[in-house]
Amino acid sequence: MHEPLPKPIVWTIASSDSGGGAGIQADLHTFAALGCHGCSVIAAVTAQNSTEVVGYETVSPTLFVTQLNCLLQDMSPKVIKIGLIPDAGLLEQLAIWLMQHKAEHEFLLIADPVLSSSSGYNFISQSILSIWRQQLLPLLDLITPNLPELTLLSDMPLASSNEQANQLLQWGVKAVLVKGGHSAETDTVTDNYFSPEQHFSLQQPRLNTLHNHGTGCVLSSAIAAAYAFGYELADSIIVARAYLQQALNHSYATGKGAGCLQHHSWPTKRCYFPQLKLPQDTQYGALSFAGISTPIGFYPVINSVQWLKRLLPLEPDVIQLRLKQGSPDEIELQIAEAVLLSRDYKLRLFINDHWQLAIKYGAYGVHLGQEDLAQADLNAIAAAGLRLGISTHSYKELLRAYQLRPSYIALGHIFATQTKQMPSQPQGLTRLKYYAALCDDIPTVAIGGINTQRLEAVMQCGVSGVAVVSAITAQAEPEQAFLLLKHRVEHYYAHPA
Ligand SMILES: Cc1ncc(COP(=O)(O)OP(=O)(O)O)c(N)n1
Ligand SMILES: Cc1ncsc1CCOP(=O)(O)O
Repeated sequence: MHEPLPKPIVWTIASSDSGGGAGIQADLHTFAALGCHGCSVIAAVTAQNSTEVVGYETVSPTLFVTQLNCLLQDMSPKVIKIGLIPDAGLLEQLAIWLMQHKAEHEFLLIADPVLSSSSGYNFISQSILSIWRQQLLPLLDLITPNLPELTLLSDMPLASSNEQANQLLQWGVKAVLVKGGHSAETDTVTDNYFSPEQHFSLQQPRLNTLHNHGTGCVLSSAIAAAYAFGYELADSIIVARAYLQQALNHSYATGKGAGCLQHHSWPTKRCYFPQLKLPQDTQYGALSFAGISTPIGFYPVINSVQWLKRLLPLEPDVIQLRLKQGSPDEIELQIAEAVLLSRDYKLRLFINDHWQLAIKYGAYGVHLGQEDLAQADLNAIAAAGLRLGISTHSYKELLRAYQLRPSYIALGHIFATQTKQMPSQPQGLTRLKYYAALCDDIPTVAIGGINTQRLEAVMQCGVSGVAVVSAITAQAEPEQAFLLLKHRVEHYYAHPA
């Protein structure tokens, strides 16, 4: 018998909802559905059903801190989510406890500042607001207020939500996700993320359902769960938004009022994922890149025309020329020669980075990384009829690339690679499968650390191409390695497992 994989531990510090749709109950459902082990520290027990909150009582300060200490001794969290704490004394005690333990235990701290219930019950007082502002905000990695909560917390009733979010950042929180559910938008909901480093928006169709009790709890808990699996914060928010949309899409009645969300599992369907809005992408209208005639399949990436000449007799179908050295003149000469050769051999040749030269010499396509994407003229590439491939390393980059509708999307790096210093972590096969599922109408290519042993598992994740560098060029017998890999890839796509 093998040991089951350990589940990441996530805590919720919040209050019980007797109706089961929000609070601690919603948090634990969300953690479990996303594969985490959830622990709970209860601040208060509320008596509520689907139409109203009838009352609540808080736990004693001693029991509150005993829950925290007892868990910390044995079940240290990757992430803590804070929800409704309807008592200034407990809130202050929590701030002091977090200050004592956060640095040593290195957990991420997310708060959903529940200040009133969706049925209209008020949990705030001036002292609660002051503790949020002065003691909790400086400790938080992320806060997820809705628009009324943002206005109350920022104490800037006449300011725009951007200004209000900036106020919270100035008070010390590291990032703010402003939920747009209460805005006047009728067809869509837009959440806005603010941190000193980045700003982006996530937009989704508004699902007009009465059964939306607990949406804030579920969103913040889903962010916590995704982060506990090692996703960066922006990606965790994207996954959480998709989880929420999926849960809202299947929400159900529980009583006479607002019903509950249907917890499911890790979201993989594209329809649940948001549109990513980035300030820098407003320059592009609808782009249209040429498609790829037949699936990419086996995709060698080489770093010279010498390698191209060596591999051409083996009848490659697609190759990428990735030139990282040489003067501008040498690079231009190599690209010009490579394009000529590719025509003779009916090879689909992609040029990495040098998009102007690819256009000038009429290559089959261009491959661009995230930084190159910012510099390149995508309209010019599309107008010249060249195919475009884009590198991605996360959900956020994938959403952005997907919206540009390129000819293919590269997903990497899947395993550790010696070929290139990567700023991000290897994505692994689970993520590859999730990413590939989102691109059901754009071809995908996996890259990074792929070799003959790993090939089959990679293709089983649903990609339509496999790119390799060292599995050919670092082998003692590169031609043999090329032929073996090509044969295996062609065989797999002809007879998928
Ligand atoms: C198929 C494929 N995928 C990813 C890359 C990496 O491209 P990029 O991000 O531009 O990084 P460099 O190759 O420039 O180091 C690729 N070349 N091909
Ligand atoms: C260029 C590049 N981009 C992401 S991983 C990678 C290198 C892949 O090389 P290898 O196949 O040798 O791991």
